Amino acid sequence: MITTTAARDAAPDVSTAAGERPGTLALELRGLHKSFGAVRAVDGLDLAVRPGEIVAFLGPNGAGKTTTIDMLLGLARPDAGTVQVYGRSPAQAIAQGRVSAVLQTGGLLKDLTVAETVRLTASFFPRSRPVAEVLDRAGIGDLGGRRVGACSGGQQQRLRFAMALLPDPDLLVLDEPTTGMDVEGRREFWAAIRADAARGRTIVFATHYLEEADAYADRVVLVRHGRVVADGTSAEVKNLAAGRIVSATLPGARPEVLAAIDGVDRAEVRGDRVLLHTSDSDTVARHLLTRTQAVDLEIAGLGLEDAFIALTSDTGDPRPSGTHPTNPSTLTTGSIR
Ligand SMILES: Nc1ncnc2c1ncn2[C@@H]1O[C@H](COP(=O)(O)OP(=O)(O)OP(=O)(O)O)[C@@H](O)[C@H]1O
Repeated sequence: MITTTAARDAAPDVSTAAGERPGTLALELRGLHKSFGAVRAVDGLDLAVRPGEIVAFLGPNGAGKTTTIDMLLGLARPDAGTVQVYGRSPAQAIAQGRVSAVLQTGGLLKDLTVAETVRLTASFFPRSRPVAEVLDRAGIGDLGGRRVGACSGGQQQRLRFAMALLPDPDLLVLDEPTTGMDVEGRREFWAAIRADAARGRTIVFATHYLEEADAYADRVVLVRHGRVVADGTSAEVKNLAAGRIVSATLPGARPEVLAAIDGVDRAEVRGDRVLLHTSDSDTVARHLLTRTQAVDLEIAGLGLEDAFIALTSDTGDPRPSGTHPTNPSTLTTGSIR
C-alpha cells in the first residue's frame, strides 16, 4: 500500500462532539475481512479518516467498496477486523445520529411530496434538524411541494441527501451517489454536498467517476481486491502511478547527461526540447532552472484515470521502470500490492 503524507495531515486533529477524546478518528477500519463463499470481497482493509476530511473511495467493479461501506454502516458484519465510528460501533454511532448515508437505491414514495417525505423521515428520529433547513442545505428548498415521482434522478438524490442530514450527522457516507445522473444533475448534487461539507462534516464517498474524486475529495483511497492500494491527495495519487513530465527548451542537451540529473527516470530530446520523466518534478525543475540554460519550462501531470488504471490493474507494479517512491515529502511507505 502507498500512503502519502496527505493521508496523515489532511485534516485538523480535532473531534467534533463534546466529551470526546481529542484525536478521536471519525472512522477507523482495522484489518477488515469479509468473504462471500469463495469470494474475498474485503481482504485486510485498513483506513483511518479524521474529522473534517472528504475522502473518495475509488476502485474498479467488485473492489469491495460497497461491502466496506455496508460494514461501516453496520449493515454487514465483518468476518474479522474492527469498525469504529467516532470511537463507537456503527450501531451506536447511527443510534446517536453521528453517521448517516446516501445510498444508490432506497425506496422513495413517489406520491408524497418532497417536504412530506422529509417530514415523515424526521418523525423516526428522536431529534432532527428542521425540514426547511435540510431542504435548503440539499439545494432543494424550492422543491418542497413537488411530488417525488415528478423529481429528476438528481433531485431525488438531493432528497436522499436532505433526509441523511436530518440527524445532523458528523459523518456522511455516500455510496456511488450520482450513478445514472446526467452531468448537470451531478454538478448540482456535488455543489450541495460541497457547500454542506464546508461546515466541517466528514464525508466518505464511493464513486466510479474519477473526475468526482479529483474534483471533490481532499483524499483519494484506491481499493483493489478488497485492500487499499494507494492513499493520498488526488495529485499525489496521480504522481505515484504515473510520475510527471518536465519539459523545457534546452538546445544541444544530451540525453545521457539529462538522465543523470537527480530525480530523472528517463530523458528524451526532441529537437531543442527536452522531456524528463520523473516522480520528483520539483527537484528536476529546480535543477533545470538553476543549473542549466533551460527556458520555457512546463510540468505536465498525467491524469487520475492513468493512475487509477495503473494502480488497480493486475499487471503488477505500475511505476515507470527505474522510478522509486523515495520522496519523503509525498510518501511514507513504498510498495504497491
Ligand atoms: N451478497 C453477496 N453475495 C456474494 N458475493 C457478493 C455479495 N456482495 C458482494 N459480493 C462480491 O464481493 C465482491 C465485492 O463487491 P462490492 O459490491 O463490495 O464491490 P464494489 O467495489 O462496490 O463494486 P461496484 O463498483 O461494482 O459496486 C464482488 O466480487 C461481489 O461480486
